[in-house]
Amino acid sequence: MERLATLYIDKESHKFSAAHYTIFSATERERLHGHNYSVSAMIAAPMGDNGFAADYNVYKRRIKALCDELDEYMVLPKHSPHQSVVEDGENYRVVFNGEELQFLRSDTLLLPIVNATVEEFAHYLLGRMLEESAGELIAELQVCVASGPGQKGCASWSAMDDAIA
Ligand SMILES: Nc1nc2c(c(=O)[nH]1)N=C([C@H](O)[C@H](O)COP(=O)(O)OP(=O)(O)OP(=O)(O)O)CN2
Repeated sequence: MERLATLYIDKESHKFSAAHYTIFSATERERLHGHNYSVSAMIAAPMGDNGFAADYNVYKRRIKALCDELDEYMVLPKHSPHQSVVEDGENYRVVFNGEELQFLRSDTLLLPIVNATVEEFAHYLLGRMLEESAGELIAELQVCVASGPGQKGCASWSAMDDAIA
């Protein structure tokens, strides 16, 4: 029976600072603010006959690179059902509940997410990690994003998901 091992990566350096606001409904959102987000991951992989599951340095590098991509931006969701985002010269023009907000495009990341929440960030980063891990022997992958101590959202994938899909 193949032995599985679970690797946990939760490094102090796996963090990004971002501005955002969470949209709660078509008419309610919080004010613009920021967080120092931290990213952690769990990788379950078969150990093989060498007692070695996967080189966690590979995953450390991937997580750090993704954190660097997101660091020091205003993050806007591209797919929110409650707000529009259009390019307007050097700005993004955002309309939410009849009010207009403008953000410099060079300061802003427009991510393929529905809301700027920890759970949406976790799913986005999980998708990116799965893309980068394509073809590797992984049984499960989980990515968690914390917006501060004691509050995080996680997204998970299992090879079983694909097998039974
Ligand atoms: N399911 C979710 N709920 C909420 C999210 C989220 O991402 N997913 N995010 C927010 C707010 O953006 C965020 O929580 C506001 O900041 P706050 O909680 O006040 O952050 P702090 O680090 O200051 O936490 P304290 O408890 O105040 O120390 C709301 N809901």
